[in-house]
Amino acid sequence: MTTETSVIVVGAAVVRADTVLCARRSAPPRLAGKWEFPGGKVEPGETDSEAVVRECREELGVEVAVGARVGADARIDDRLVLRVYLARLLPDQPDPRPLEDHDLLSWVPRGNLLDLDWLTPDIPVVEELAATAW
Ligand SMILES: Nc1nc2c([nH]c(=O)n2[C@H]2C[C@H](O)[C@@H](COP(=O)(O)OP(=O)(O)OP(=O)(O)O)O2)c(=O)[nH]1
Repeated sequence: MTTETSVIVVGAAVVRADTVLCARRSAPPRLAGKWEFPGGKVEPGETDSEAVVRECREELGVEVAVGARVGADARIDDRLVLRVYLARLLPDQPDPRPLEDHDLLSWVPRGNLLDLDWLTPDIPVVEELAATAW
């Protein structure tokens, strides 16, 4: 459940053809090695979409267009809530690069999404994503 004091963490499910760009975390140690959606906390005064665009720029070095939400909000901890959006690369973008927080990026086919070792809050969202038309 989202409360007024919750901070939203946006995740970008960047889709291309039948694949999704998945990112493996490199830090902090308790999260390293787990897979997630590129993203981060929405800053004060920022919309969710603006945060998705900013995080994709900072973490991947690409510009995206933000689409529909995927799945329901997922509680991360007492303070944080995960909210995932579809996104697509704008035309003529470079390949995404792991510029911050990640040591590996992978375009994963829909049918293999659930094979990755995801952060726990992401799992219901990934299940929903795997069943979503995009
Ligand atoms: N980016 C992202 N974070 C996720 C996902 N799933 C999940 O539980 N998290 C958690 C991990 C972190 O505890 C938190 C996001 O923190 P972050 O470090 O990525 O946020 P940020 O970029 O705004 O970082 P900072 O400015 O606070 O350092 O949300 C996900 O799919 N993507």
